[in-house]
Amino acid sequence: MDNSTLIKAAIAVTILLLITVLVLSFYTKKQSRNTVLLLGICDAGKTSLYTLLRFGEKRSTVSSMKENEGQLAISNKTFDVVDLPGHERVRYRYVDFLPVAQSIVFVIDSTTLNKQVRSVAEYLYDVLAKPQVQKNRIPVLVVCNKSDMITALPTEKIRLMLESEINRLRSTRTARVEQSEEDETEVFLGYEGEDFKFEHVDNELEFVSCSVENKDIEKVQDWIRN
Ligand SMILES: Nc1nc2c(ncn2[C@@H]2O[C@H](COP(=O)(O)OP(=O)(O)OP(=O)(O)O)[C@@H](O)[C@H]2O)c(=O)[nH]1
Ligand SMILES: [Mg+2]
Repeated sequence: MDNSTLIKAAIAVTILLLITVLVLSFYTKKQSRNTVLLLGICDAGKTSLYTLLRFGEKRSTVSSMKENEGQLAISNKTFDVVDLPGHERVRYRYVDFLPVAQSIVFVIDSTTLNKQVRSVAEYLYDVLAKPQVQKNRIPVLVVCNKSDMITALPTEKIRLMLESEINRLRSTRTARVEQSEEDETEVFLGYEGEDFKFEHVDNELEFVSCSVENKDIEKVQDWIRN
């Protein structure tokens, strides 16, 4: 074989390799970000919402210790959906699913937020400040569930309560981050020197109310679909 044949063969092999890599990366990218994560503390209504989204019906639930996974069809589009348990010992395992997360639906019980604002804010803070959530600009929908109850707080009030709680948490958490800066585990949320506001977060972030009990989840379905 002369030199020019060798060069031609090398070029052909390189081009083939490049095409394979491109096709594979396109395919895996498309495949890998198709999952909607349902997060939130215990009793928020994640499994109830998951069941209603997937099967169009309400079923009685027990507190989850393991995630539920399945497919969801909303007007001709299919999504993978994962309902993660809210128990405090396992709720942070959601990070394992971030590589495949297309969006995050963060569920809150609007009737108990007065008592639980600290744990809800801690969890939401953790999610929003994750470098992977920030880098990939994963959209987050905060769902204020149980709006059928007379004791449910209005969405705007919930937003303000969480803003001020996250603001409080931020000062303590930032101090902790500065101690261990080399392994960046969380990003600073919002603007330095300014009170925290959800609008300071770069991700698409929205609040809606819903009631799984009354099968009133249209806003959630619309958001997931778009
Ligand atoms: N009134 C009312 N109750 C609801 C609603 N959605 C869920 N619930 C009730 O809230 C309780 C908790 O619901 P789950 O779906 O099991 O809560 P979860 O978020 O999956 O809780 P964990 O699995 O412990 O993390 C159940 O008794 C549900 O029937 C709602 O829209 N309105
Ligand atoms: Mg559950």
